[in-house]
Amino acid sequence: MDKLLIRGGRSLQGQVRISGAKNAALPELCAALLTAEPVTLTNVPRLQDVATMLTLIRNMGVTAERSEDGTVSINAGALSSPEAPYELVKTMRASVLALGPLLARFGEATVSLPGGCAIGSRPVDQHIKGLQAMGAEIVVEHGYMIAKLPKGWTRLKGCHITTDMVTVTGTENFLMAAALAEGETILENAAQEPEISDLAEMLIKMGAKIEGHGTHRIRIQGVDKLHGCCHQVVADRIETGTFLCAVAATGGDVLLQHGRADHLDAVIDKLRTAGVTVTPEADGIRVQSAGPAHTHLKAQSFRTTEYPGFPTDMQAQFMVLNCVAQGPSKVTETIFENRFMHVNELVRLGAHIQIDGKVAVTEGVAKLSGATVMATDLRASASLVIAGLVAEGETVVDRIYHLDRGYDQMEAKLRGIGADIERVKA
Ligand SMILES: CC(=O)N[C@H]1[C@@H](OP(=O)(O)OP(=O)(O)OC[C@H]2O[C@@H](n3ccc(=O)[nH]c3=O)[C@H](O)[C@@H]2O)O[C@H](CO)[C@@H](O)[C@@H]1O
Ligand SMILES: C=C(OP(=O)(O)O)C(=O)O
Repeated sequence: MDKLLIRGGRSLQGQVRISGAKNAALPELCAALLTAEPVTLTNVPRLQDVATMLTLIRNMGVTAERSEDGTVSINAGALSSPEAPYELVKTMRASVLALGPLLARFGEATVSLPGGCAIGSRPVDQHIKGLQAMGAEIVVEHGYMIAKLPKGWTRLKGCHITTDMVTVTGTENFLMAAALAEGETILENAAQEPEISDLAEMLIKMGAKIEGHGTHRIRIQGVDKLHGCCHQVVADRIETGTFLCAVAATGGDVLLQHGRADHLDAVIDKLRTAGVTVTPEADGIRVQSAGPAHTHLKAQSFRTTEYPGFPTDMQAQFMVLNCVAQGPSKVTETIFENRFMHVNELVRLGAHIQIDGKVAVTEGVAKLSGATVMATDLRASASLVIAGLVAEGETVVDRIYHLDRGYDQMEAKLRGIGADIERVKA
């Protein structure tokens, strides 16, 4: 297993190019299953989840080629099997996104229930309930969701879907299924994340009729057929936010090229209140922090909620900043029931954090000291990297396969702006 070796204490200076969003690229690769015509995605990030998704769709008989510049060309003209086997989906929950498109275009799908996830139980009951409301017959057997259209049906039927809670991939599955369904679908309580809007924009280029994306109520008028398109994956707001927190914590002056400030209002607002200078520029965001966080930044309390609230995927990274800023803060995690696994590792580096249920209370310290720590999930890994950049001495972050799942060459990007960080190959 690869590790990261970080020697902390350097400020960060220069420019970083923000990659395409993992959470947009994954549903968009699945959206290519909705048409027999070629689809080209550009700005696709180079990360493990994308590689897994490419393997998954190739295994269905789809042609998918990726080039060095981040372009992926997909042709789902012929499909040998509408199946997502456990072996291929166990490391990536987003594989559930194959269910809606396969069912909508081929009338059947067999998709493994995603494997267990460290951050919470993450059931997929809402996905199943919504697709059943569109007429799909779905049974869960031997760890698989086996879905098909009722006898005599050629398409799903549009309907009104109100989910019990706001679900990002659930909304994406319904959007893709409804695009090819018969009649109108209305999604109430829809997720509003920028990745949903990006997927909707791609589907509209493919000929889908969608209104209201980016709001809680999305209206989709199903069409008979979708065609090919070329679509650029939106910038990754979580990668952007991770670099914002890294620069804020270490001190420095960095331009995050292609970063979208308009997708990060809640995080940027907290950073500014803490004392960080964040300036939207023509094609990116500039972040300036006058020195190590403890010298001038104030810790900030926040509560994770659905977009446009503070993203759960930024909770761990901002918590590190709180750990090394001045004063107390209270972080409340409302989306996932087990998303504080970075806390014990941060404590091993010298952070002062106490957990009480959904709340983590931190008291800023002047310094962290390097140690060997273990990554437990994707954003926990990112938080440990930021902590390592701040800590005195050497930090080794183990089990970084979690990080590789969702960050495009993180250590190379950090090295490019002055961090002392290297990958130690297993
Ligand atoms: C690939 C992708 O885009 N992943 C993101 C997506 O995950 P994902 O789409 O899996 O997360 P959801 O928005 O669905 O989950 C929100 C909450 O609803 C619950 N729930 C969800 C569906 C369901 O059928 N039943 C159910 O109970 C979940 O357990 C969780 O507590 O949104 C999360 C919340 O912003 C992010 O952290 C993930 O990075
Ligand atoms: C939880 C995340 O991703 P996933 O839904 O793919 O597990 C994440 O991106 O932080």
